[in-house]
Amino acid sequence: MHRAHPFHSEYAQHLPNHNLLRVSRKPGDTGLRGPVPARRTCDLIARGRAAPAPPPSPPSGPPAGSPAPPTLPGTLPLLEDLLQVDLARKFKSHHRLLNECNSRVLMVRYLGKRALLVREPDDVAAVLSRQADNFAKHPRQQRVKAWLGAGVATQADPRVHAAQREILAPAFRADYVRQLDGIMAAAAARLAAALLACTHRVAAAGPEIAAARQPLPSTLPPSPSPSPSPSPSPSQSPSPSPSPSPSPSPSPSPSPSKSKSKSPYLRLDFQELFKRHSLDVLGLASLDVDFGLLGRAEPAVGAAIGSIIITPITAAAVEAVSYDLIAVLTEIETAAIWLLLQLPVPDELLPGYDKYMANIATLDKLVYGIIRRRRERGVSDTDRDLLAFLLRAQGQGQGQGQGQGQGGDKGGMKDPQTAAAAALPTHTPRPPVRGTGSVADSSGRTSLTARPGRQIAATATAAITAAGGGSATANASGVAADTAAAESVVITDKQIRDELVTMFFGGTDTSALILTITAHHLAHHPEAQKAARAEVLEVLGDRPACQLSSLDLGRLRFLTACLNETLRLYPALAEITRLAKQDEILGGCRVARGSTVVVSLYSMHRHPAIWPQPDEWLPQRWMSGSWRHAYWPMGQSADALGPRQPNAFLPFGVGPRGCIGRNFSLLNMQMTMAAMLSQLELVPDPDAAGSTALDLVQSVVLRVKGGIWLGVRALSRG
Ligand code: HEM
Repeated sequence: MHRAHPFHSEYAQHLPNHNLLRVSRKPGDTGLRGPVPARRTCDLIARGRAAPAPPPSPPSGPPAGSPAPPTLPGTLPLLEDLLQVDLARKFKSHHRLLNECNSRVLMVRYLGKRALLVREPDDVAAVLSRQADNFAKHPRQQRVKAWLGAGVATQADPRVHAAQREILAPAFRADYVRQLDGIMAAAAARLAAALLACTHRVAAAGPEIAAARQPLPSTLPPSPSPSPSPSPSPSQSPSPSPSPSPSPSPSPSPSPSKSKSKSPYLRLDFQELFKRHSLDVLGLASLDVDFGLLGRAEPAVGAAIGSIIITPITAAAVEAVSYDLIAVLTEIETAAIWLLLQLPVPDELLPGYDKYMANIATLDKLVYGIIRRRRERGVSDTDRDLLAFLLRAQGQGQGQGQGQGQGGDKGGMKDPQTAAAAALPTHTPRPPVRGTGSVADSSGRTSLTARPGRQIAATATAAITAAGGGSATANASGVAADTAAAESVVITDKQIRDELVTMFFGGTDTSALILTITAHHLAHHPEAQKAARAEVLEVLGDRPACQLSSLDLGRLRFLTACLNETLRLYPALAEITRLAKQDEILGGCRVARGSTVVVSLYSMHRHPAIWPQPDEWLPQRWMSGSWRHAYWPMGQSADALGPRQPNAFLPFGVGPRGCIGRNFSLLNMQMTMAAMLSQLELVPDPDAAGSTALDLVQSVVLRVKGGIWLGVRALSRG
């Protein structure tokens, strides 16, 4: 019986592994519309046979006879396949085209650009993992360098990437992340308590609140004091200011009849709520700062209720800022989409570019301020946040930590071996480290003076070798510029900034999307919500949610199944783009060097030949064997609904660039949902017209257009 954790990507391997079902078609029918020239038809696909797995070490060129990938017929001049896709929802169009064409891979062409769509588990594994060295991170990421810099997610040089990853990875290891459970449980309990307090205020205010409903402003006024009273009264709430820009969601019209007939509820855009919560958690657990962003979330129940008031958690509050960090990040991402489109237009002429740069300057100021203050506070060997980790690696935190009995040189300069070893907490085995000298760097973009950084040579990464005489110099990005001679990562303040901003981006919208959509489905499937809650309450016993520990999470099987099912249907990174570094074979077709390859996780997760009822949210498909338990006795189980092929579930990617924050985000999502379910009931938006469809659009990460509005109310016991 399979005992793997249900979140493991490998889990799918252990589910009933029936033979791959293939969509039936007539012999010779490629599924492509219109006549397809024979030379364009993927021969193996046309005959309905699985293509052989690509060889482990591909030849330098495609073997003679490998066909070119199939393309769509009827292409228009210039526009080519452009009219076949919805640009805002490309991931959906690609999935539809792959289904319609019934081919294993498909080449789409827009305005002279070519992209090979890939979704078969074997091809996905080849691109992301098995032959990862032959598929580079797509250079389009360079276009957003001002934002993400040379953080681990955008680093194109595989050797520098490996070194960066090696420095960061221990902070994201499962055993290390598990120790953040107290922080995450406290943050989750804080969220639930804040919502509960709001629902009580709604109940106290009575039905008249319906008349005062207001939309959520896109940019909110600064939150009140960072240390609000634990039991706020309505008079403490700041009066909501009018929205300075159009609301992201339609304003609900008051419906007094509904508010009279139902018990009071709080109506919220959960996407916005969970975005704020996810960034708060990241701040608390990774930076030891409390952004207090929930304090700015405004429930759409009217002036009488005000913003969600939060109680502070024991972490340094960020100094008062006059802007809303979430709005700043959202605006950066919105402008970045234009840059990532790779249009042949100078950056400055793209929409929102000036604002993009101004917002990046604001973000930089905040992040450098956090780094500076953290250094001033000192970093001890036992501090577990990511920032402490990076500062220890830089070799500067130690000097500050003297007062805490950790030793360290007065000037913050250490020999590199000590500096790198110091990055690891004391209980972790210390890897051997080779130093290559120190390089000073200053980003020049902030008033901060960057202190001398350290080059921490990769420790166990064979790819990073001492380049004889190749002296790496730090460029503006803080990473060794000479990639050929790159032998080390320079841990400068700029590099720390880049890694932190990368985490802000990678760790917020992704987790928020999964939490939001899971809440949506639980609200619309009351029986599933009941089952998940019963499980949570049994695991908690008489403990409050803030005492949930990582040890409890293995018992939250149904809740985990719900999150898994959301991760399957809505992988936050719906598509992953790579560039073929050499001629390759994928899906039995030849792929020329320099081709763009788009791995569609979205399409693999909804592959009709792999997943029964592929578009349905059915958490029970994750409950096989011993996982089936009393809370969900009804319906079909994994035996009927599980995947028909192994490795078809990869929401966090796989291989050397797979998600580094997976353990972090899983812990956070489980803690958050458990705390919410233990005290609150989720109900469909009582003001919605009854439609449950989610309009997902492709930002950098998927997002639901207009947000997800749901009702929430205090759980009535008994
Ligand atoms: C539900 C939550 C999440 C999902 C679905 C998700 C998904 C992914 C995927 C698919 C990749 C691979 C991208 C590629 O191959 O190019 C990735 C990479 C990454 N993720 Fe996540 N992620 C999540 C949460 C997080 C969190 C919480 C963090 C940070 C705290 C994070 C940080 C990163 C970073 C830094 C990378 C780049 C890794 C590298 O290139 O080495 N992610 N994520």
